[in-house]
Amino acid sequence: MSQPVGSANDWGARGTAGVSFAAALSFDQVDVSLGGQKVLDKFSLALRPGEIVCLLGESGSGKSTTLRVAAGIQRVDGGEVRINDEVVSGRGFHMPPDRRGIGLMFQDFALFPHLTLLENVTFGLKPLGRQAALAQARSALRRVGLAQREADYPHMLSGGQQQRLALARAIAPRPGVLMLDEPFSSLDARMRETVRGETLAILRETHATTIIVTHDPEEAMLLGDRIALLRKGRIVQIDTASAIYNAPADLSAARFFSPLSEIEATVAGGRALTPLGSVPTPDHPDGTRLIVAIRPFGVLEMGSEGQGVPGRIVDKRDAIGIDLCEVKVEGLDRPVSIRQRSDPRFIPGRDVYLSLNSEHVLVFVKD
Ligand SMILES: Nc1ncnc2c1ncn2[C@@H]1O[C@H](COP(=O)(O)OP(=O)(O)OP(=O)(O)O)[C@@H](O)[C@H]1O
Repeated sequence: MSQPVGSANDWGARGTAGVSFAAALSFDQVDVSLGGQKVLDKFSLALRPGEIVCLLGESGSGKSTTLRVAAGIQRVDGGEVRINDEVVSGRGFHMPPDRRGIGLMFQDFALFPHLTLLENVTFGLKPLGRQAALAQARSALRRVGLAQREADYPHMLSGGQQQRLALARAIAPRPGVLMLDEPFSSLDARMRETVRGETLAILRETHATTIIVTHDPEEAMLLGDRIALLRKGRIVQIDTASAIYNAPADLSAARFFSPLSEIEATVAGGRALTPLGSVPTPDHPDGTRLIVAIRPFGVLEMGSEGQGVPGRIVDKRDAIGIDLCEVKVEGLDRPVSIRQRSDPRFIPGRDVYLSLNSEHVLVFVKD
């Protein structure tokens, strides 16, 4: 039999995941304390029906707690959570998880080892009655390409197949809201790419409103309609990936999206002077202490002669087709990092000239 059009590897045909009634989901000033520590601090976030938001933040910033609060596994100490304008947490009320219509998928997949694949998926479908539950479970297994394996047990599957089973189980009840907690972190890099793409296709087909927790900025950029940056239990910035990339709220937000060479400078005459040249800073009065942050991606042009500030390559690593150069410049404590297309002329010890590319220079007030 030929592969269905649009499928990658042995996933099922696109467009066959069941459609849910997408729900609006909002957190309003939610507080959660755990072990005497404030984990969510006046946390507010609103998702439109069908929207995918990626939660990005450092370890311990409260990402998983946010999902647990939405799912009803974690109670709130203050504020409200609403699904379609109905309060599900808050005002002294706590709707139990099984009445919220939220699908969950965890990093470790949390599959039932003693149940077959089909039983794993029908588990959450019991209220439908046996026949309808079986039909819906089989349809979900088919969509993730595991229809032929329904009688097998989870330990008989590869890591990637276990991820698909977990996804099938999460979407089978056709939840209006889905919470995915680092759904790809246990997969190797090569497999992650296909699985990400197929998972995104399935999320779009189901129309479920989705929060995806990730540590990986690239993943957030690929998957999210918007990205929410979380720090110490609060959202510091929420926007599209390109908006955050181009105008990060602060230096920490910028560091999430790319490595930076950071140079301290003071504003004088409307410009910040650095050993790499001066940068216009019209929004900052003279005397302001700044951090000039320089992205390495095409940030600096490296010429073997001529214009720019002189420097010397002190280290070079080869990625495929890309050189990662560390360039020492007089007046800077640390070398500047530069990525550029591979060029065998650039080797450690080589003298070069650098020029700033203003598109990739960000300026922040020093704390
Ligand atoms: N049951 C608990 N009791 C006490 N503290 C807890 C409990 N659960 C979580 N915490 C603490 O709450 C903070 C936030 O945890 P959470 O799991 O939400 O963070 P996260 O952003 O998902 O982190 P990670 O990326 O490491 O998974 C952490 O400091 C964690 O140690």
